[in-house]
Amino acid sequence: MLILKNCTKSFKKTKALNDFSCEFKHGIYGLLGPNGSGKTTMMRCICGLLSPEKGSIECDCENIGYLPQQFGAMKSLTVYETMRYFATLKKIPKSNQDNEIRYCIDLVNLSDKIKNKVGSLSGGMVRRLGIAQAIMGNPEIVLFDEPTAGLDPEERVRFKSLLRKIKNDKTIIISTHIVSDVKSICDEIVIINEGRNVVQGTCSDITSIGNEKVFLLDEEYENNLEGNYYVKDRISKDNKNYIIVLSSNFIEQGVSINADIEDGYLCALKDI
Ligand SMILES: Nc1ncnc2c1ncn2[C@@H]1O[C@H](COP(=O)(O)OP(=O)(O)OP(=O)(O)O)[C@@H](O)[C@H]1O
Repeated sequence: MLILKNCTKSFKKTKALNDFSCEFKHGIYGLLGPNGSGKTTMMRCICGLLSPEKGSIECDCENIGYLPQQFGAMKSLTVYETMRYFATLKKIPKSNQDNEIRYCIDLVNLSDKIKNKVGSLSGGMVRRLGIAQAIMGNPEIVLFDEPTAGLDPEERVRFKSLLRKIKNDKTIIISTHIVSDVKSICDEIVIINEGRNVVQGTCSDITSIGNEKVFLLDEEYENNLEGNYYVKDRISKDNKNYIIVLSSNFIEQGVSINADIEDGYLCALKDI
């Protein structure tokens, strides 16, 4: 169990976290929010790299695994040596280190690179090495800051199955602004904006925020739109231009379409 209560963390005048509260049980949580909304700051506070000036963080576990947004490893070390370094930092007993390292490296599909220098790896491979060090030692809480950034489609799928394999009895938090990344893997989603917890719920809870608020509309009616609305997309079909609009008002000239999770997320963010 991990509980953040009324946490505020400021950098000069910027409140990166602003009275943020959230409760995480076991399961996979997607932390969704736009750039600069406070996701990284929240993760850094949970693992103790930053201290909130107000509020508290309660956690009943000893081990936290963390993949930072910018995972840097020494280029001159091999994959195995890097993992050995992290295993020592994590105080994994020497006798278990080799097994742990090989197990985690295999989970991220880097076994054939185990003797290669980090400097010779591609960006996506370094990311996977970062994921491997985060899960090593079987931590009860794992924080992944944009884990799928730079991963090819096959490796994104592999990451999802890795999550399913390791999720038992863990709290896993995945920060991202890619909505499609979270919908198939997360038990619950937390939407953060300007350092605040906007809403928390299952994927269907979040999707339902957009219900009856999504319309396909001929672009020529755009100037007539009133109230709180947001043009989510522009599409062309049969030489005509259309917009997809999220609107709290019913749009008579438009065709109502089913909301997906991204619509719900945008409605929550834009207060539609
Ligand atoms: N070390 C720092 N010094 C000054 N300002 C910071 C620092 N770290 C974060 N901030 C500011 O705090 C706010 C939240 O930043 P944070 O990195 O937590 O957002 P984020 O949601 O992770 O963004 P992104 O999706 O772009 O990674 C931003 O306005 C950012 O500029």
